[in-house]
Amino acid sequence: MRSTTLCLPVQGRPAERILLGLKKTGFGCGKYNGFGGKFEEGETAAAAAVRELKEECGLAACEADLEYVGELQFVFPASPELDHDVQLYVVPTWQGEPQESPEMKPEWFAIADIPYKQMWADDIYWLPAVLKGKKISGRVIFGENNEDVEDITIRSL
Ligand SMILES: COc1nc(N)nc2c1ncn2[C@H]1C[C@H](O)[C@@H](COP(=O)(O)OP(=O)(O)OP(=O)(O)O)O1
Repeated sequence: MRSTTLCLPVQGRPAERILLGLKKTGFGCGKYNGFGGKFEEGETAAAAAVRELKEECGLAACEADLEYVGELQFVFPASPELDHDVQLYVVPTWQGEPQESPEMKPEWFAIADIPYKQMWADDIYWLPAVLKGKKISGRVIFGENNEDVEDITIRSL
């Protein structure tokens, strides 16, 4: 299973606003999501998260700025080559301003206005808990269309 990261920049604790990006290319194109991607060879999860955050939306964080909030496994029985896990980080501090990149168009959302219908279908099951300060671990099994959630297990750490 390949490994990825997902960074969730927030303002306020508990979070009042979250920076999401509209994915413009590749896996998840057309959905809002946090910022992240695959590890490069020899990279730690935290180093990959810092690099992807900068590449995708221009925010400069250091590893000490990241708060590890858990891990999810995504399983796609109809397309096993898509299986991956994701290391999740909330990012409450950084330097710089959000900037559009070739991959993502960043946009701030109030927590009450998070566009779950335009996001991966799993997000509504775990993101609210993470934004309230919880750490989670979970496994999501997607349906035949690789979009709908067939089964999901989320537990608090
Ligand atoms: C399937 O459900 C998912 N839900 C959520 N919330 N986030 C997901 C899901 N699947 C993947 N992600 C995240 C994990 C990563 O942050 C990105 C995917 O990264 P990508 O495959 O685009 O990796 P990159 O290294 O950026 O890709 P390139 O090969 O284009 O450089 O989405």
